[in-house]
Amino acid sequence: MASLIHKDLSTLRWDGELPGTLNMIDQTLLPEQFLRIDCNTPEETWQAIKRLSVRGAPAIGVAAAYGLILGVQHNAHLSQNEFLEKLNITADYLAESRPTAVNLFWALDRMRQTAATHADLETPQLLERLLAEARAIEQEDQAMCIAMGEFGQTLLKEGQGVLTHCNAGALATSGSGTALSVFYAAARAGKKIHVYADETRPLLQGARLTSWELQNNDIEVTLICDSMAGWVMKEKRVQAVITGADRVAANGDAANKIGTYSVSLLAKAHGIPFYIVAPSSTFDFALATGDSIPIEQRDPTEISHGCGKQTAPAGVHIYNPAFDVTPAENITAIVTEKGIISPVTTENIAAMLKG
Ligand SMILES: CSC[C@H]1O[C@H](OP(=O)(O)O)[C@H](O)[C@@H]1O
Repeated sequence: MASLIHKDLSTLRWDGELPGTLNMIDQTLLPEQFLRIDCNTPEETWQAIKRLSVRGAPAIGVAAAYGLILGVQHNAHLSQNEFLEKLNITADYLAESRPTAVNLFWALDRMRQTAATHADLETPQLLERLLAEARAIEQEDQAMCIAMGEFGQTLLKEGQGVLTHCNAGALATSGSGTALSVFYAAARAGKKIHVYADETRPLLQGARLTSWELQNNDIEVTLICDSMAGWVMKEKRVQAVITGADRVAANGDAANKIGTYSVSLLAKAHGIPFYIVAPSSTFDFALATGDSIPIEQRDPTEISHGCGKQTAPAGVHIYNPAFDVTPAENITAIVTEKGIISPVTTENIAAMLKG
């Protein structure tokens, strides 16, 4: 299967050795313009995450790990204590970019832990070790994407219609995606799947990114308005729903793009299985349930001035949560890189991921 994305053009990558550059596709410009940009500082990385040039929980984590390297790669002359202080200040800064995707904090904490574990190294060697850890986070993400795709495709049958919400594809990871990786794996297995992509207001990740990504990877896709999800289920066009996630609590409650919760209720009402695909790096075992997942509130102009055109009166009150939380009882199964969790319970999640 010829692929434009995860074969030839990675969503993000570290260019060079040390010093290096974080290079990424600027997803705010897709699908009209394909442009790669360089981030040379943690500040540029912070901005790229905030404005969704790079987006999607796993991709945000990988970007933050490399953004941390950008922040300390010119400080190898510092003493170990000064270097570690600069590292932690930079990690604290990057952690402020977006609050919901736990991969951001997971990746930064893993880098902090690596520094603490190797504090015996001279600073130049410690810097090299940190770059190796960021590369490991990226490579593990790529491997997890493939594994999730292979497990997930066993849930699909030839000829099915599957609805997805937002973009949980190669553009949301450093590999082939989470939810969309299932479609790529199904295609490799010879299964023809037709994807119904919700446009996903207000930032239209489904319209701008998922339909573009699937088109470029030879997967049949039909774009629909978010409000059409129930009707395509009623018309029996859809036999399953697959989405990604930004944070999964210990009991399986899952935060994902706003609108996912509604889709899960529609799926339940139509007796359609609702699957979430998420790597272990998206699980937050510190949270017992989804009630504690922080929900990002974004700029109201994303709603009133979507795509640059004013579509609401000046001064109208606007509520713009970027995510919602789907309760575990609405989720048929969670596909991880270690296997499929069903039923979705605290015990089954722990057995799969902590066992
Ligand atoms: C594989 S994580 C993808 C996940 O991230 C998206 O949010 P955003 O575009 O705001 O980063 C959305 O929730 C996707 O399901």
